[in-house]
Amino acid sequence: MTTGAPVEVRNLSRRFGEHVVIDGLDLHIEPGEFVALLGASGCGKSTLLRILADLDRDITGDVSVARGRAVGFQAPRLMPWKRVWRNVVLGLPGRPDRERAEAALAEVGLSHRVDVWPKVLSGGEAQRVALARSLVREPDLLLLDEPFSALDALTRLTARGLVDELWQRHRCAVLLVTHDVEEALVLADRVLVMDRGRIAHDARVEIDRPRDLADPALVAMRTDLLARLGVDVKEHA
Ligand SMILES: Nc1ncnc2c1ncn2[C@@H]1O[C@H](COP(=O)(O)OP(=O)(O)OP(=O)(O)O)[C@@H](O)[C@H]1O
Repeated sequence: MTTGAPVEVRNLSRRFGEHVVIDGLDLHIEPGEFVALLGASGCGKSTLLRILADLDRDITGDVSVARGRAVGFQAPRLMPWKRVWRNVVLGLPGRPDRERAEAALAEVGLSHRVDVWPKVLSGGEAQRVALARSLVREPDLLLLDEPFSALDALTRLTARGLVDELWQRHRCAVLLVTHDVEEALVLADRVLVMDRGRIAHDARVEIDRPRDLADPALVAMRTDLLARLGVDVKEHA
């Protein structure tokens, strides 16, 4: 199936034995669109991302994904025996291009970390190196599986701001899996909720950026999304 959209999924199913995790799921993502995916733990978000990343082909249904895609996971997975800049261009065809790595590292604010070993990086820095590694591939689609979840609250806010900034500049399509409703509402054009193996809810966030979480329209969306996720909103007010 070729449609030109970064993601076009129809009637996708994935089961593990008797356990049907994805059950006739449809998903369309436009070029340059930022989509956040929420859902209860174990509902199949990571499974969907792995399928879109072509790491899992044991499926039924139609899946079409942009050829230029990059994947960022919760753990950055840097090679400890390669310096930071070599990690950034690892796997690209041709000779390792230091200049390209330096440019990508500058974009994520890590010009001073070009030559260090991954082990000296903080968690937030490692995550930014992983982001640089994704960007250097100039992807049409960036798949992010809870990239900020292991970071402390402050670093998380900085990383979130950086993703926002990079997305505004590069305008690749993004599918971000997150547990954080506010993160989804600050960053995304559309927020999806996955339930029982499908996209159960698809909400467009028609609010200008940068977004203020105190904006009444965002507060209302937050309340609605939390309710859909089964969270008691009064307890989280
Ligand atoms: N390789 C596997 N073998 C068997 N079951 C699996 C496998 N991978 C995932 N599952 C099951 O599929 C379901 C969905 O898992 P998945 O990791 O996609 O959920 P998730 O929504 O990403 O969860 P979380 O938010 O907790 O990360 C779970 O019940 C999980 O146990």
